[in-house]
Amino acid sequence: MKKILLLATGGTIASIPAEEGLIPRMTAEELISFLPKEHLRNQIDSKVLMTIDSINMQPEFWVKIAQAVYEHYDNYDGFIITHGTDTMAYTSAALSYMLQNIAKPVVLTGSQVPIIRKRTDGIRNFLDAICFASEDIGGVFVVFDGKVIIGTRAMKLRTKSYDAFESINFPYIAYINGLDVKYNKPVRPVKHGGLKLDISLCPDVFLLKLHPGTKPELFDCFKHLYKGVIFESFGTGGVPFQERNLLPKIHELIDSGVSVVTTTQCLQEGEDLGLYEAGWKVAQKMIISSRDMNTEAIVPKLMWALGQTDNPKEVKKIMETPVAYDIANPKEKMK
Ligand SMILES: NC(=O)C[C@H](N)C(=O)O
Repeated sequence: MKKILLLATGGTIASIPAEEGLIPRMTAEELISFLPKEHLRNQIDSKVLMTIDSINMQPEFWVKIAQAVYEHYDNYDGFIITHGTDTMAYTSAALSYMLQNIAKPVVLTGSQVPIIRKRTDGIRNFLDAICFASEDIGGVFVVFDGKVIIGTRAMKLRTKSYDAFESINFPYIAYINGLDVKYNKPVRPVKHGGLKLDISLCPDVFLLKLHPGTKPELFDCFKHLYKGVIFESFGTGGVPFQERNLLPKIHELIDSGVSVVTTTQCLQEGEDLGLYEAGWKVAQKMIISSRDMNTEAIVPKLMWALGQTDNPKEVKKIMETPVAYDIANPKEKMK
């Protein structure tokens, strides 16, 4: 029998209807009480960490979750975090950076329909999470709608459907059907040395989505407020350099010591700054390229990198080094 710790944080799975709409209110014990007893072959202990709609998630709460896993690490075989779906992918990526070298499964799950409702997906997702949290595998994962996604590659694509999440630019790790786990992509065993908790996040990070017509003057306010700025551009990357020319402002920002990361609004295949003049121009300064990472991973990774160092060169090195499968390893690509 495996020992699993459920860390509850709220979300739709734990919500009940109220006058103003759904509100998370259920305790961890109440959530467990919805599971059919015959499926409970493992010991499941529980703890409520917070009871929030995940729209209210904050970097400080990610730290609280990581600390709870670390604190109970030696006493359990696996961990389940029930979480709202809206920001689950940010949390799974944040935990992937903060829980370095983890040799046990940390599984995030939730639901699109509250567990108290008849047509809930919460019971299935919860049971699948228990199943995967009992595997002999290390890492942070999202388990949802029968699929297992590595923590740095999850993205919520659908607001209401059961299949809310996709794995972006990376294969699903496994599929779950009842108690059957079918692996699709092997996960490397962790290096020796034990779990390392790395929680010094710097939340001074801003994410900007460009659009045709973005005003260059906007960039002036960033250097006083943020240490890191991510801009989501178009296609393979680069910035508008004619008419409303953003290049001088972005270069100014970099010269002032802000770590600037580029990414693309396209979900698949990542950016490639070497392909067009627009990308080449922006890459003439010390810009950080996120290649095929998804935004949900770039944001916490930049907070994590800035938490370790103020030196933009070092931030760039940390950001461009693959961690927990977040970026395609160019060497692996060439094979
Ligand atoms: N399905 C959900 O869980 C959505 C909810 N608003 C949350 O993220 O907490």
